[in-house]
Amino acid sequence: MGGSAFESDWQNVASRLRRDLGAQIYGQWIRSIALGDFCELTGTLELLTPSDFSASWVSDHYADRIRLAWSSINPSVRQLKIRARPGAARVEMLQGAAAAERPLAAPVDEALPVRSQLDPRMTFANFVKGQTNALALSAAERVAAAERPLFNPLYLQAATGQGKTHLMHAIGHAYAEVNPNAQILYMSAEKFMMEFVSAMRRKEVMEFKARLRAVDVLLIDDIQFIIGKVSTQEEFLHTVDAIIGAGKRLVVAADRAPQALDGVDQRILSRLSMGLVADIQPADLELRRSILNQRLANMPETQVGEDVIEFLARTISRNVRELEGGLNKLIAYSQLTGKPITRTLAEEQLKDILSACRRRITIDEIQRAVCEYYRIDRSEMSSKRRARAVVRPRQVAMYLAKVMTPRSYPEIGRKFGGRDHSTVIHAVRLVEDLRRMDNDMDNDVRALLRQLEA
Ligand SMILES: Nc1ncnc2c1ncn2[C@@H]1O[C@H](COP(=O)(O)OP(=O)(O)OP(=O)(O)O)[C@@H](O)[C@H]1O
Repeated sequence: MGGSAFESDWQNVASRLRRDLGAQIYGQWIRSIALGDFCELTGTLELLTPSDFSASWVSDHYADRIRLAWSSINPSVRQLKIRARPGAARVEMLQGAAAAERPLAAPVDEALPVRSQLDPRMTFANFVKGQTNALALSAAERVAAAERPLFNPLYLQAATGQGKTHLMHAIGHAYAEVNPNAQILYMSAEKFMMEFVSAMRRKEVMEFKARLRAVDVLLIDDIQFIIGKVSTQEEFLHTVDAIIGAGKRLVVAADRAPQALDGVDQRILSRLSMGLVADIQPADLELRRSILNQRLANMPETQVGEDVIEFLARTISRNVRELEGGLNKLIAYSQLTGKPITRTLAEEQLKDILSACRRRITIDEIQRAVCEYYRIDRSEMSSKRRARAVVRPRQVAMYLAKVMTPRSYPEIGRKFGGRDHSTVIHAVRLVEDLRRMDNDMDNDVRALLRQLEA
């Protein structure tokens, strides 16, 4: 069935999104979406965006909200497939609100540089400082400051979803505030390549170079993308030299250190390492908590209890994007259904993300925690001693190993001094029974589970 049957529902979904996301985000990312096909069998509706970039941006940032809006307006839509329109211009510049109506394949020299590409939410004011990102934040603030930083370029390094892009956009906003006429260009390395290739095809390489060299601050994201792309690297090297040579500011971000960019020209690596390399470590528990609190402080009408915040901060630990996505999903769900945001709701609605995040706990960690808890020596986990003071903790540890790790009975037995699998089965059953009959035992096991899951 063609997507046209859904046009009027889409109008309703879109107006709800406009209300929830605000006119600017709506204008920038949602308005240009067209409906594609609908598959009745799977309940999958295609949403077509003007470019690959907007497809991935919308998927990362707004897919949950769009899906929830659809499910309340037309429940036959159970899944979305967000992709670029067939034949979409692969050379489209990042579109800002002002640029949204521009032809997709705008010639490079015509394309808008600057501000409109910056996400208005990604400012320094919205970036929460923590131990794991303090150096990167202060380096970014230096780059944005009026006086010339002592280093150039700034190389931001972090795993996915830890705030590299946020800091780059924040630099752009802050620099523009101090220098209202400045030209600031943010682009991914992939976009750099696509535009370069398209400029070559159109024989407009000079214009491409001129546009890049005219900027005051160049922000290039996901630099690892140029690995192995020889001609793009050559052009990138010239750009880096021109920007740095002219005393303009360059910031690049990558998911790994410069030395780990195998397949990138040594000349580029030496330029990139010449400034400051600042890494962002995965957000720790305190930072995760602060980020959630900061987000909620901006939404005074949304009620989320401390226990839910603590639960999200502790369990969604892999990266900030997932953490925010989890919170947004709960808020959107609660707005659409009128249900309050409770821990039970969080457990139900975030099942997938929670199970992906659950830390892999090892038998060694379990043994260590149990020995500390019962104050016995670690060697007792493997010893043959039959005193009750060591037998019971050993059985508790075997039980925890069974419920907290994917290990089989024989594997667990081997970790406990080469015991037979039947000994482990016996221990697991015994602890299960004891938990039901003996409160103290149940409390001990609960305390250990809590401690190990933290
Ligand atoms: N310290 C922080 N304070 C507030 N928000 C943060 C912080 N760190 C990350 N975020 C938010 O987390 C989300 C993901 O961050 P961002 O897009 O900057 O990650 P990234 O490191 O660039 O990831 P990728 O490598 O996948 O592009 C964004 O919405 C960003 O605003």
